[in-house]
Amino acid sequence: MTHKVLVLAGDGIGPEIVAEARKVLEALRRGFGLAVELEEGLVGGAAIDATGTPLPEATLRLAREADAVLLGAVGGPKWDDLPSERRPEKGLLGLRGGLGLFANLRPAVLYPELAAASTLRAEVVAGLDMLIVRELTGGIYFGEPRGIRTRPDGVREGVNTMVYSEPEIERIARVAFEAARRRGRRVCSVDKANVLEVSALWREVVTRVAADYPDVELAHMYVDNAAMQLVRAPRQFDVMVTGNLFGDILSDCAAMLTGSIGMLPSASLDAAGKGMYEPIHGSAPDIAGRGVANPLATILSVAMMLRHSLGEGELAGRVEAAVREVLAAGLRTPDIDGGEGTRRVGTKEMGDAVAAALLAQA
Ligand SMILES: NC(=O)C1=CN([C@@H]2O[C@H](COP(=O)(O)OP(=O)(O)OC[C@H]3O[C@@H](n4cnc5c(N)ncnc54)[C@H](O)[C@@H]3O)[C@@H](O)[C@H]2O)C=CC1
Ligand SMILES: CC(C)CC(=O)C(=O)O
Ligand SMILES: [Mg+2]
Repeated sequence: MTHKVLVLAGDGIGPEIVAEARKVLEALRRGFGLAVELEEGLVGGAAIDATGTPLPEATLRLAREADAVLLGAVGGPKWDDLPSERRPEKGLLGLRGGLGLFANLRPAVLYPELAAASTLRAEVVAGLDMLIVRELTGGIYFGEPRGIRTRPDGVREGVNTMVYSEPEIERIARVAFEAARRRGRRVCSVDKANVLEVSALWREVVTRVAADYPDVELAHMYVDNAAMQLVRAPRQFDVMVTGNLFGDILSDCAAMLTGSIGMLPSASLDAAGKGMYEPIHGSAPDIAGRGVANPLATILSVAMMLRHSLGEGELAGRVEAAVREVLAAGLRTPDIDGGEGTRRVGTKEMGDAVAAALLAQA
């Protein structure tokens, strides 16, 4: 069966890193007979420029028809002054919401070769292997009411609403507990239940769901403490489950434990396992067009796509092994600069090296 993948390169470094991910898919096709058909679509600023909207109907339709979506990143200064409904980021949110991709898996794994690239001491991050399960289609990014309004006294105010229903909390909690069963059997639920009612309900529901998983240990942590604990002693975490906003922030923080935000992939899944795959970082306008962006987060997102949506777990393992191999060989984009024994490469050279390592396995 031929797998249909929709590729949405997006903006900034998006097209650069996605080009390298495509090389990896091509290597899998040539070396291992992966039957994959790629279709291209527009999202974000690129879609605004071409069609006037960040998420054209055609893109959503192609995404629904595909077996999986591979996305680069969206956004950039060119579109920053647009009203929020027409910004590139709305295209991404529209895809996540429109496809029902409520479960965002963000694994933060330290490759031993990158211990020196982390800003934390090697002994603090050595062996780090945690999974952030972020709720992706609810919470404050989607809640109503929202907007900027003018009060009767003429003062303007900005409003967003953090809202979670019991079913929304329950289904993401189940994803976290199921994932924990396949790993270290520990879940830490992160909230702000000491202040927010939405978090009090979150905590209550997660605790109730935990009763169905007696073999998994549950802990709760306030989000401010979680941010601190992530940099103090990150290996205490196995699976962390949290809402949309907290997960967005904490996963950027966790990324840096692994050496660079350019290393963290993600899978965004619906109830049936259909998914969209993207690096956790953004469009990095500060380095776009310079050929220096790290493509590994996107390449590792391809591995997640193979495993979670395409039923190609063995090939996923091969991609991850190829990434480990190029890191062991000392190749480093500037964000993971490793000093002695390493060689600085650009985006293309890194992608070529991973593709070559894959073909060498064939
Ligand atoms: N999923 C998405 O498409 C996301 C889009 N954005 C958008 O991206 C734009 C830039 O946002 P920022 O806050 O600057 O976040 P960002 O993640 O794009 O960049 C933050 C910093 O990390 C660096 N960086 C990111 N990815 C890298 C990579 N692969 N290799 C090397 N360095 C990398 C950047 O150069 C920058 O210094 C904004 O328009 C924002 O809305 C932000 C986050 C996620
Ligand atoms: C740009 C936002 C819509 C998303 C974001 O920062 C993320 O998903 O990590
Ligand atoms: Mg983010």
